[in-house]
Amino acid sequence: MSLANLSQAANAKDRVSIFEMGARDGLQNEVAVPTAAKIALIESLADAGLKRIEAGSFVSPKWVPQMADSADVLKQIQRQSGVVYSALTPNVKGFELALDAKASEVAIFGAASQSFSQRNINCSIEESIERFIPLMELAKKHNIPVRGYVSCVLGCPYEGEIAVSEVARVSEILYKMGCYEISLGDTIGVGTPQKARRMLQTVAERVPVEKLALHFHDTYGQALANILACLDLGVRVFDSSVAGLGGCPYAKGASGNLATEDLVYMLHGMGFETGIDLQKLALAGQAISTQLNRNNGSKVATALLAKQNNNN
Ligand SMILES: CC(C)(COP(=O)([O-])OP(=O)([O-])OC[C@H]1O[C@@H](n2cnc3c(N)ncnc32)[C@H](O)[C@@H]1OP(=O)([O-])[O-])[C@@H](O)C(=O)NCCC(=O)NCCSC(=O)C[C@@](C)(O)CC(=O)[O-]
Repeated sequence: MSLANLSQAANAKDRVSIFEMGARDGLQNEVAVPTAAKIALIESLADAGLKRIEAGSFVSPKWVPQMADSADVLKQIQRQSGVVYSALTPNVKGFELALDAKASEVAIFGAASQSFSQRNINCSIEESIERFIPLMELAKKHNIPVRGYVSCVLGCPYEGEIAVSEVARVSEILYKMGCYEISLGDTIGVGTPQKARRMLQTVAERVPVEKLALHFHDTYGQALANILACLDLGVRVFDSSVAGLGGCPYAKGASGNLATEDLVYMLHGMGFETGIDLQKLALAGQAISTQLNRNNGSKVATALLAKQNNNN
């Protein structure tokens, strides 16, 4: 991106929408997090101004035991009006459980890599699409919005490079099936800015850019740079995870999503509006990091909280 484009993006004064992943993508890799701690996290994220929160997933408890209490989480949280509480659903069984738990919306998750699809949801890309069809029909019947994820858009832990044409193909299929938004996942965080930009441009030829979101894991520390490189293409929805929590159980070694605090700090610095109170968000991230006995993965939160401690 040229400097002129960058300043254009910075002057846009657009509102950016952040989809908070901490309670799902973040905690799906952590063992034995008490249900009460998940609920406290979600409630504190909503208090900090997040309007889109992925609260859990209805997947096989044998595959991902960490998410087995998602129904309890969704049923027990104090909901705020105007906040969407979402859940992952790989099949009809998951959708029915999400419906019963009153998820505001659900997400189906596919991949641009056959090997990842097989390892993550135990079927090929084509079989996954077949499984999604009845789920989409049920969602339509119940008026539940469905988001779509495509994993491995910038690389696969099993296959390495993935063709961007395949990313675009799968994205278009999910969009045409009725997903209101497609989230493009750099599952293992290997992307770099030009590659991310090229991938987004290619997908945007088949799915309108305003229907696309970016979901970048920060394994190689490139996520913010990748987002910056994509902003002037018009994308305005980003997935991130408070305190940089997380990873995927089927992408060993991959770290969490980009920390929400770091994303918000950059966007506010560029003049974008997010509706998020950064101070409250940093405290929410610190609370769950303390609960998990791990270092806070957000540089911004670490700096803000250290400054605050020094001032006290
Ligand atoms: C998809 C399946 C279920 C297929 O798993 P399967 O074994 O092929 O499914 P099955 O239909 O043969 O069922 C096997 C057992 O699972 C049960 N089952 C079946 N479905 C459900 C369900 N929905 N909820 C609860 N239980 C379920 C079913 O009832 C049965 O139970 P049993 O008879 O053995 O007692 C399995 O592979 C699975 O659960 N995978 C989970 C994968 C996962 O959660 N991965 C992490 C999330 S994806 C991600 O992190 C990437 C993302 C989205 O963030 C974007 C990015 O970063 O790239």
